[in-house]
Amino acid sequence: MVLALKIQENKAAISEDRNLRKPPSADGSNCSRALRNRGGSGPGGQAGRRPPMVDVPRLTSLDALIAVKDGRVIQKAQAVAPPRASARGSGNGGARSSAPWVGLSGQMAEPKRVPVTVLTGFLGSGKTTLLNHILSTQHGMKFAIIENEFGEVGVDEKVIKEDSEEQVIEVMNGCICCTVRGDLVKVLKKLRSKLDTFDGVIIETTGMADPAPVAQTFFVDPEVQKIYHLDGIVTVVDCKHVLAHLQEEKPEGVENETVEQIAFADRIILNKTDLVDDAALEEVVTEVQKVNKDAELIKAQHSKVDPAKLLGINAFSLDRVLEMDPEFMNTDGEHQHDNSISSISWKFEGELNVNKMEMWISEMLQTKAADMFRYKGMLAVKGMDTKYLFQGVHMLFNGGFSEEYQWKKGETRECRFVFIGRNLDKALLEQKFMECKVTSEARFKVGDRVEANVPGGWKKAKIMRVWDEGNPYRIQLEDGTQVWAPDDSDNFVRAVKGGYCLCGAVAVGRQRRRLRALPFGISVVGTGSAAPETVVSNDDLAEIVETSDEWISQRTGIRRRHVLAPDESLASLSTKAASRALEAAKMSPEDVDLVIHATSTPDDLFGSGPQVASMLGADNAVAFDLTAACSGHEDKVCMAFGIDSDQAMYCSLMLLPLQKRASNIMDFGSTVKQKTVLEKELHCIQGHPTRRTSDLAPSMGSFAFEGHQIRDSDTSKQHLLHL
Ligand SMILES: Nc1nc2c(ncn2[C@@H]2O[C@H](COP(=O)(O)OP(=O)(O)OP(=O)(O)O)[C@@H](O)[C@H]2O)c(=O)[nH]1
Repeated sequence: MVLALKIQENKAAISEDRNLRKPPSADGSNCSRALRNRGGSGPGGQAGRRPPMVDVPRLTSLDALIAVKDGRVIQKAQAVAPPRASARGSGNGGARSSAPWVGLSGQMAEPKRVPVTVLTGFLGSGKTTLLNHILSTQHGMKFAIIENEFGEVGVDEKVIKEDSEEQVIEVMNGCICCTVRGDLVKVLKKLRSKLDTFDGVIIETTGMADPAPVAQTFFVDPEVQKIYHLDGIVTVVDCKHVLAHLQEEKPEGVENETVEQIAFADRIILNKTDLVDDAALEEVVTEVQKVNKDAELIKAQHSKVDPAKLLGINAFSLDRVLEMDPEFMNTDGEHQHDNSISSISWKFEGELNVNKMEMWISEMLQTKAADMFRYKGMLAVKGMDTKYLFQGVHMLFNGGFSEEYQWKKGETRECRFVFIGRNLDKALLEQKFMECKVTSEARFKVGDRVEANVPGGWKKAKIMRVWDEGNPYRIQLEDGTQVWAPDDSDNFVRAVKGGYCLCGAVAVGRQRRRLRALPFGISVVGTGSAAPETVVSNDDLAEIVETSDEWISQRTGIRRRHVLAPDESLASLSTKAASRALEAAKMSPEDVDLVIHATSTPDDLFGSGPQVASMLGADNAVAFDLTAACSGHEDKVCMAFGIDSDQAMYCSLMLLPLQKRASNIMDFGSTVKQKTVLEKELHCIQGHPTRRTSDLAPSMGSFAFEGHQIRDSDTSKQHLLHL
């Protein structure tokens, strides 16, 4: 019963205060108490130590609203305003530790409570840049940083200068003004145990945050209020984009964050003045002052502002805020964000190709820049020890490797990325982002001959380095020029259309079927064949020897045979077939890398491969013979692919002249009857102007092959063995 009554009292106090429109001005009494409290560690106070926290209830109009301890109202509403500016500047405490912020502005602030600065401003305006500037400025102070990001994955926490590790950094993901506002109180309380280790707290809000609820936190929670005081709200404005955001029409009941951020500011940094001309800057000043005429405006580039102008200024004025927003203290008040604006973020362990990502972003911005409020990432780029920081605001984006951000030994390389914008297509963005991840080995290795797509068309080149300066390849053109390939794709670098020339043996029936089942990545791109024009039929033979077409064909199936002319050879026939295969593949002989001439009937004992290569004009090719009777064909295919797979990379054309049956001599020489035929045929041949058995005239078949990325040599070989 008693408790209920007390609560009612408290509620009454709240409603009483809600009716307040403008609390009376400060009477100064609090200020003098504040100065007294600092006495022990004022000028001449002990350096390096914070003054002891004196638990003296300090009542403001707001204290009175919530001053309930252990369920007991200890103060009813009193219209006592917080200390005003008049209380400031009454002397420097001397030593840095004598009072928070002293040493920055030279002004005295609240002695026993830790000052808090809320750093706000729309997405991409330059808040983190400012924070880093503050942290890297020599002022001898230490801060607890509360970093708040919209999405689940944060980037800013990674961007805060690494040399500022002595700072206490707390990260809150979610919107600080709504979803994680309760967490802010928890974080602030948690920091209590470390109060001695820092001189102030800086809260960087998300660019979508309304600073009012954040500021409210310092007046509605008694414990927080006892430890901290809100020193000021600093709003960073992006001069390039602020007008568009100020003028944006929002749906009914939805607040315009940019307006809120400017309205509640105690200091407004007009940042990015380098991106606007004088007239535009003038317009920005006019429009900003329409929203907030009280806050001091500071023009800046890259947020370079003297920290003394921003910290320890004791500038937050509850009077002004309540005058502007009588509902400021209404903790039940809901504010509504624009639901069409959302955030999407990812992180993955691994590395990406940053060129690919930049190309994708550039392309996307052609149509979506207006809706892309903010995108940023901290990326592990393949082949780089330095972290890559990527930043974008609408159409403007940049990124680079910074010596400041190194991957430390043992640190997990990961990529994190955030998009904030209107009507985001989350699935598409994620898909595109993930496509930038490097998931496979480079297709080429150092020394491989390739073709590079450079201005002027495809040029012959050689791989000099793999994953060099964040690029898949460094390539040297034939004229000595070196270029980088931004992506490991056929759009930029492809295999030389060179390959193997395989000559000889038989490719009929079963073997042809097997050829269709070539290993992954290899395809026949051209075939060619050739046969001597001179034809000797069985009837022709019958005129020379005692035989007949019926007799021969019944026993051998042969009705006619092609015979080489005196000026022809196996090599010339192979060359003819090979040229036709190249023609079909639209390749030139210089593109051929290797000629394997496989036949059991070479022009001479030592083979004709080099001769074929020479006659073909395959001047870049190595050539040799592979002689294994009629199975030479299979061997040469295996050999070619085997070489290929051993090299782990193959992207070229393979030219494969195949010899049809050289004659039936070898195939049918074992039976008596056939021996008779053989003898007759031999006799016939011997009577023919050509002199050698090889002149029996094979017809030639040629296949041109093109292959890509045969990596797994075992698998390739298995395939090949089945050929
Ligand atoms: N041209 C130019 N670029 C700036 C300036 N200040 C900051 N930037 C760039 O603007 C981008 C955004 O800066 P941040 O400091 O990350 O902005 P932010 O307000 O922290 O962004 P959010 O955390 O997403 O809200 C970065 O690429 C900065 O380098 C400036 O004065 N001029």
